[in-house]
Amino acid sequence: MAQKTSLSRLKLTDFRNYAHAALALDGRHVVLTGENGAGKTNLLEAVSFLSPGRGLRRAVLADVTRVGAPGGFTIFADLDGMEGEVAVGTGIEPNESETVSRKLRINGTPAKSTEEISDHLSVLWLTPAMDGLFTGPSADRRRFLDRLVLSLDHGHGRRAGDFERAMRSRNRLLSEGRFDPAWLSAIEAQMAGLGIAMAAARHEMLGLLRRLSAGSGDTPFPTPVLALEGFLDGAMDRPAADLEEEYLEMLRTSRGRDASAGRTLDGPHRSDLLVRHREKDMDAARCSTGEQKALLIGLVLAHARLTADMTGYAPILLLDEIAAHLDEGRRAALFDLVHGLGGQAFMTGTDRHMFSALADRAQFFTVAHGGITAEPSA
Ligand SMILES: Nc1ncnc2c1ncn2[C@@H]1O[C@H](COP(=O)(O)OP(=O)(O)OP(=O)(O)O)[C@@H](O)[C@H]1O
Repeated sequence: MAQKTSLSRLKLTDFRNYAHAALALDGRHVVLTGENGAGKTNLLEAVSFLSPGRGLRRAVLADVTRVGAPGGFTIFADLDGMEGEVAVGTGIEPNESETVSRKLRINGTPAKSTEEISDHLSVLWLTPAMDGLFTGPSADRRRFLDRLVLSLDHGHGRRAGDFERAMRSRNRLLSEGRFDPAWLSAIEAQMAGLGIAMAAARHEMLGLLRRLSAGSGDTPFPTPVLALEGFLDGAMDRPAADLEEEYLEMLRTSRGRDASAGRTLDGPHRSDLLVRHREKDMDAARCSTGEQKALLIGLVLAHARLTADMTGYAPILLLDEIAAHLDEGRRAALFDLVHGLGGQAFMTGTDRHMFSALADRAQFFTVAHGGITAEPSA
């Protein structure tokens, strides 16, 4: 079984609706209950900042600092991670512009980038905002898939950012009518290298998830069948060098078309993640709301299991309002699956009774008006 990574302490200052808050944790799962608007999701968001990127709300930092605070916010966590016990701090200083990226300190030492946290733990989440994943824009599904990839391939985010920047330069040159062949070729060569690396990493992730779900046993959650469409379809098993050549040629021959379109029409930024419900043999987008939620849970749990298998450490799971749409049997099965992963999960809900099947496997807290109170276990 995978080893556990867990938080033992979380301390917030001027974060969202919390002026000061502290949670002392003992390694069990964490259940946060309270009324709407109490600050439950904010706490999950704070934990999601212990991973690279903008957290589970994809927040703009200016929105994160508590309204009325002098400026800046901090999140401190003590955690037992993949390299042992560490103290992690992240946030922005009061005198810093809120357009800067947030800083990360590990054991007091400034990290070069927030990616360094990935050496210590991985954090995965499922929130109600993801409920429309299968019916919403393809950009949401690409972002979802990229987060899955990022948890196992830490360079993926940087490659995606570099690709985006190179593509913007190409779009600008084309829209300004500057068809300088040497300059365009250099940018396109960069895009080809990065773009094929991104597509290959996504393809590999789908392969891993496919193999995992083929071997998964009985669960009340449906099996998602995953495929990618929209860029080099069916070609990803060919050597990377050939694919780079092919993409480079696509870019070179489509300069005129892309100049008229005002954007690059071929590339990994056009891929879509297709999800089907295996048992029903139905596109996820055509499944019922409840079936879509169950598929999403199945997908996130499969990814958590994959992360645990590949790294040897179970990820921290953030499950926002997870119990609300499940009947009692499915809820209990979900808790057993989550517990079986061997990690620490943070779960929220408005009603504590929804979590009673967790019994003493979890610590319970009530959240109200920006304050947190520990409750006796169920
Ligand atoms: N920067 C901020 N400063 C102060 N308050 C904020 C800030 N950002 C968000 N809030 C407030 O935090 C409150 C709690 O939000 P949160 O999403 O955590 O609630 P919740 O307990 O998850 O509620 P629900 O059950 O409705 O999902 C909201 O009332 C929101 O307006």
